[in-house]
Amino acid sequence: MQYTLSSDGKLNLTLRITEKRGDGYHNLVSLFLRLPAMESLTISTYKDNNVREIATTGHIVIDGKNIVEKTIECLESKGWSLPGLHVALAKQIPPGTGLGAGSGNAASFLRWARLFEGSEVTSDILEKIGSDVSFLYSRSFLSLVVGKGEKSACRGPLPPMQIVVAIPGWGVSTSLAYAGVDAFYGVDKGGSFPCNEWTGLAEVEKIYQSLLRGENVGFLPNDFYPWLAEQHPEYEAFFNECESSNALGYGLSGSGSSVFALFPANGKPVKLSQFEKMEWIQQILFWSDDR
Ligand SMILES: C[C@@](CO)(OP(=O)(O)O)[C@H](O)COP(=O)(O)OP(=O)(O)OC[C@H]1O[C@@H](n2ccc(N)nc2=O)[C@H](O)[C@@H]1O
Ligand SMILES: Nc1ncnc2c1ncn2[C@@H]1O[C@H](COP(=O)(O)OP(=O)(O)O)[C@@H](O)[C@H]1O
Repeated sequence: MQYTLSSDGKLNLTLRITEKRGDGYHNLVSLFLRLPAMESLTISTYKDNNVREIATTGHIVIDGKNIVEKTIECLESKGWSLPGLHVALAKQIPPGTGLGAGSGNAASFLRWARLFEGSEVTSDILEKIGSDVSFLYSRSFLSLVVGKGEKSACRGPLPPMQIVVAIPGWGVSTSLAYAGVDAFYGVDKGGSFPCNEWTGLAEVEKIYQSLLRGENVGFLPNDFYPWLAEQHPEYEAFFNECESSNALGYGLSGSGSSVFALFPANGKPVKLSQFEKMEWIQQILFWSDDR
């Protein structure tokens, strides 16, 4: 039997790193927005459970263990008995873009596995696979996420928006980015990140309320940005263009490398050709939420 499912991604509309934890992970305060159906998965089941293949279609190659393979191994270590499987991932988004495409592939596979087996996916499984998997596995469209990514509270929807995501030619490794910001803010030498959990929560609430009212919020805070901007001054031109096109808000997603801009759905149509002159942009994703 063959099953075809869509696989979502995410934007971090805001992202504050509030502290480095004893286990090396970082606590965050981040407003996550779902990017629906960015990629898709085709799962074929076989009676012979020796069949186990994860393949990607298209030009994107995943180095190292595929997160879907990690997900299958995690489920099996928890006693799930899955059938023979061939999983074809129609990848559209390169890794290292801060859009959580890989985490979305894992979440999508878990949704299928839950229904196939009729078993619940527990929070320890989600956390073991990756910090962003919990949000992507949830049903939420918009969530305030804290902890290392595992604690999320659903927030009511924002007014309809047009969302533009620009993917540059470079990628950013998440673990190198966390090491980079630790050094940038000097957190291993007594320094600290710009916000603690309380100031981060107050800030995100203010931004959320402004977006709810349809007000322009300009550049959205992301603690990875000052570190990444030193290596990629190209981002500034994108943000200047967003500001002059009257975007509601714009910023960097996750640890990079993608940048995004939000425009009101009922405003002037976004002129995508304005981004053509930025040759460092390799791919533009666009969603128009016309509810
Ligand atoms: C930065 C964020 C923001 O949403 O997203 P991306 O930019 O990667 O999409 C996340 O925190 C990325 O989460 P995710 O991509 O799932 O990372 P994981 O696989 O759990 O962890 C990869 C590595 O990142 C570091 N890590 C991850 C999450 C976290 N809260 N603190 C960390 O320090 C750890 O060094 C870990 O070994
Ligand atoms: N199916 C997959 N799709 C994308 N990345 C994957 C996948 N499997 C494993 N990875 C690894 O996960 C990391 C990127 O994960 P992803 O959730 O897409 O994050 P990002 O938001 O940083 O692009 C990369 O190190 C990549 O090699």
